Amino acid sequence: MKNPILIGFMGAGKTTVGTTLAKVLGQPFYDLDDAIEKHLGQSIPSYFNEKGESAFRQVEKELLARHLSTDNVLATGGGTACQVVNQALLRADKRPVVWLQASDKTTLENLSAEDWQKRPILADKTAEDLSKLKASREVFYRKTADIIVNVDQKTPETIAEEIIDRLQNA
Ligand SMILES: Nc1ncnc2c1ncn2[C@@H]1O[C@H](COP(=O)(O)OP(=O)(O)O)[C@@H](O)[C@H]1O
Ligand SMILES: O=C(O)C1=C[C@@H](OP(=O)(O)O)[C@@H](O)[C@H](O)C1
Ligand SMILES: [Mg+2]
Repeated sequence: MKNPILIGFMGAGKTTVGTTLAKVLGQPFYDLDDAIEKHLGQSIPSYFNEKGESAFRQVEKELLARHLSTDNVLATGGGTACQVVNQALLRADKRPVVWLQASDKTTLENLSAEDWQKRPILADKTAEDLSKLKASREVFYRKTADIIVNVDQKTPETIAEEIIDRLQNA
């Protein structure tokens, strides 16, 4: 089984589940957002504030492209798979792409006030805005994913086991 790439909306648990999954598999874990922050030497909100979203997307694309030939468990950011150029990169990778699909309710429950603040895309957004943005992005996730795993009312451990089961039986 090849190590998967996790995609999906903010708060679905890509970072959390990816960490658990890598531990269970005994494989290295790479979180694209962590790599971006290390590369920039600053937090994502601070970079967004200074340079804006399109500069962030450029760095995101470069680090994704640089990382793709490795074999880690990879967690992307919520917007990564929604950029056409990144979709092509993800589809060309040999790793299976797994969409962690969460309901609006789960997404809102998962995102604490602190989580909300760490995500500049959500600044000044209401729950209704989030729901609309999420719906508009789902078409990209569906197009990019090899498999879809629903995360509602499941622990990270259960989700990790389900991903392994699904990939082993794919
Ligand atoms: N299955 C889960 N059950 C409960 N809380 C979760 C679950 N997955 C993620 N969380 C919580 O939701 C928040 C966002 O998780 P995170 O892994 O950062 O999501 P993403 O990387 O998809 O944006 C974190 O506070 C995390 O602890
Ligand atoms: O959805 C987005 O556009 C973003 C999601 C974030 O990652 P998470 O999905 O891990 O929160 C991070 O990449 C950045 O704040 C932009
Ligand atoms: Mg994350």
